[in-house]
Amino acid sequence: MLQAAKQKSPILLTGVNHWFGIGEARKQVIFDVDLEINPGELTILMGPSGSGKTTLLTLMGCLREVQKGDLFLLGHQLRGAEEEEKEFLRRQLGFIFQAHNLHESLTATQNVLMGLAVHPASDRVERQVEAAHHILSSLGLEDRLDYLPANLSGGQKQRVAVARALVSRPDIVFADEPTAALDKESGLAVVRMLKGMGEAFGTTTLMVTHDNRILELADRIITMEEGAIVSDNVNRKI
Ligand SMILES: Nc1ncnc2c1ncn2[C@@H]1O[C@H](COP(=O)(O)OP(=O)(O)OP(=O)(O)O)[C@@H](O)[C@H]1O
Repeated sequence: MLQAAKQKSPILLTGVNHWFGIGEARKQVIFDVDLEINPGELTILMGPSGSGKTTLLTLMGCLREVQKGDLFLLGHQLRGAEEEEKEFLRRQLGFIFQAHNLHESLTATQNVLMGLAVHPASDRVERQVEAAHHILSSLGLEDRLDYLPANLSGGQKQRVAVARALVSRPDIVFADEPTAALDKESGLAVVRMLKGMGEAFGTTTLMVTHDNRILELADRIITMEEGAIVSDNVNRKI
């Protein structure tokens, strides 16, 4: 807890290594990664398929055991952390993954409200519904608020998932290919929203993407190859 107070960086990795499999099949996929993520920035992780981007993202997002190295998330050491502490941390995170995992029996608005259900500081229901409508509308879904997922296109479902991840204004957003199912305009709307949250609320975003159309919006672009970081650049185009 003392460390939590001292650190300004929302994510800090030192000497992180990761292996999959056991015995003969054991294979190292992350090699000695050192990385410090700055608060409020939109950082993009790029690299060829199999280079370890998703593994690194899930380690940082408390979704995998840290095997070796130090990984501080919001000042908390994840290596050896108790499940209870990780659960507490996950509640301060937003996740956007390609598989949207919407509840099929709930409308777009109700799915977004699920993003608020676990939040301890819940507002009154009306304010929550208002927040859900607002975020869905800013993602171009104002006329789909009461639709069930079955009646939405793939890209619309993905935007509902984005709204659900962001409605609670998490400290950190982890996004894996969030724009893959979207056309250029919707993809840019999602990334602009993340960038806007960084500027307005200090939200930090880590995004894995192959989508060249959104690179110009990044603050920082990190490239991985074979489990290691091979380039790390501040984006000067912004
Ligand atoms: N659950 C798993 N069990 C065993 N090996 C795995 C597992 N998940 C990933 N790997 C392996 O770890 C390496 C890194 O995979 P990872 O999914 O992190 O790469 P990636 O850069 O995200 O790839 P992509 O761009 O294709 O999603 C790959 O060699 C992959 O085959």
